[in-house]
Amino acid sequence: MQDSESYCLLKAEGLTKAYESVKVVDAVDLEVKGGEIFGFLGHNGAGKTTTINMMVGLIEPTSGRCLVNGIDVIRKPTEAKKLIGYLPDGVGCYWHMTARQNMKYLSKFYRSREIEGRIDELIKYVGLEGVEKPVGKYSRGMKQRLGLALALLHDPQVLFLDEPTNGLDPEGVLLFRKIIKEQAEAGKAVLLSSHVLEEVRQLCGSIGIISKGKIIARGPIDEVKRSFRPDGNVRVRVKVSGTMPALDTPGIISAVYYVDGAEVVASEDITDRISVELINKGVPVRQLTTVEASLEDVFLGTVYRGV
Ligand SMILES: Nc1ncnc2c1ncn2[C@@H]1O[C@H](COP(=O)(O)OP(=O)(O)OP(=O)(O)O)[C@@H](O)[C@H]1O
Repeated sequence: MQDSESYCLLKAEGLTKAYESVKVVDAVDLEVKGGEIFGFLGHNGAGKTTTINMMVGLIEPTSGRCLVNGIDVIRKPTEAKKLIGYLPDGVGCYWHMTARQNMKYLSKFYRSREIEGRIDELIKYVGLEGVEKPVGKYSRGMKQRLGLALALLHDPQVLFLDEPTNGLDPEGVLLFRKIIKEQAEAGKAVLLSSHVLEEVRQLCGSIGIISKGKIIARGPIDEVKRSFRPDGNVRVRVKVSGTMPALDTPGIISAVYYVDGAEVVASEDITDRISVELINKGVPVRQLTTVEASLEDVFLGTVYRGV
């Protein structure tokens, strides 16, 4: 058997959806391994929910396909759905029933005593213990907690979470983040759609940014940040002991000097050359680093400036 931690449990290949010949999702490729939390980012209307709905088999793609643990979600929907847990943006369930009744009802579809036996444990896990009123009387955050319990009911290998912490109180946010981490640690592949960049930073190893239906940046967060150069230039931060001299290093486009340092904009990574120049000038270097973009820079720069 293959080790789920290194195995690609979720794979989208060329997923495309067109409505009346307008492509709202265009050739999306994604891969999420077991144990990985993948952040799926994009502005409102970028195509996240449509992509997720294709990946979970709720919408048929115009072209392309999605595989969960190698199973095509459209060709083998029943098999695929056993492996998929989905917390949508807006939980659907029976409002006149309690959380337990909703979960019991859903568990019947899996025809498994083991799944039914998980209900109380899951109610406690998502913080709904002791809540016996019908779901119609729930707050938004409580519905969200139930939605997560329903998504986890059959202990799926692949989890799709669309804005999971939306509407939760701070305690609920922390609980959800803990649960998401635990699910990944248990070897599951998690696709997390979120507008909360701090949450993405805390939870995700890799991200994909979608804009106008296309993936415009993808990969491990650090790599995406490192390779992000909105104007094609590199920023270098220098600190020295003593007084910072003016730099003659080739490649410098502009520099702002202060007493013991400088912020340099260069056409390429010139940290080695600056180091040599400062050594030659007899100035001890305290810090010499390229300045990495923040996740906010990357998101705003790619999505809104079309980089
Ligand atoms: N059934 C449909 N018919 C026509 N256009 C649609 C349909 N469903 C979605 N769209 C369009 O597809 C685009 C992507 O929508 P989608 O809901 O996937 O975006 P999103 O990234 O999830 O946005 P948000 O962050 O606001 O939830 C939007 O322009 C939307 O209007």
